[in-house]
Amino acid sequence: MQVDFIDKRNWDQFHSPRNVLLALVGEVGELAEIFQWKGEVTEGLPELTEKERDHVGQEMSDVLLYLVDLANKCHVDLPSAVLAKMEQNGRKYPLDKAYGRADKYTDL
Ligand SMILES: Nc1ccn([C@H]2C[C@H](O)[C@@H](COP(=O)(O)OP(=O)(O)OP(=O)(O)O)O2)c(=O)n1
Repeated sequence: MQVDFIDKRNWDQFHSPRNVLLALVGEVGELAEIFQWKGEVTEGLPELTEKERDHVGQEMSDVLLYLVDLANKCHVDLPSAVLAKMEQNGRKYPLDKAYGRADKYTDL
């Protein structure tokens, strides 16, 4: 879908890995900006307005779209990489050591 969007606009020439990474970081910044100076917010974001919550979804979408684009440009199979990473996380943070603790695995 994103590949088709880019192809139809003849934008592939601009979407080098570096450029897409910079675009991704920019969108993460835009997402962070919504939370900026607000103080702590809780699950479901009841402290934000409806418009702000909608904006959060939009910026998250931009981040995801650029991340998927970046994975393609880097020839990373993202679904496989995510599954492998989750397995690695499970090994680094075994239940018996990590349960109820937020410490880094090196400090468990
Ligand atoms: N060269 C580009 C420009 C845009 N997009 C797509 C990916 C993002 O989903 C979205 C980003 O568009 P904008 O740069 O206009 O950013 P915003 O949508 O965040 O707009 P604004 O900066 O006004 O909030 O469009 C893209 O793939 N390649």
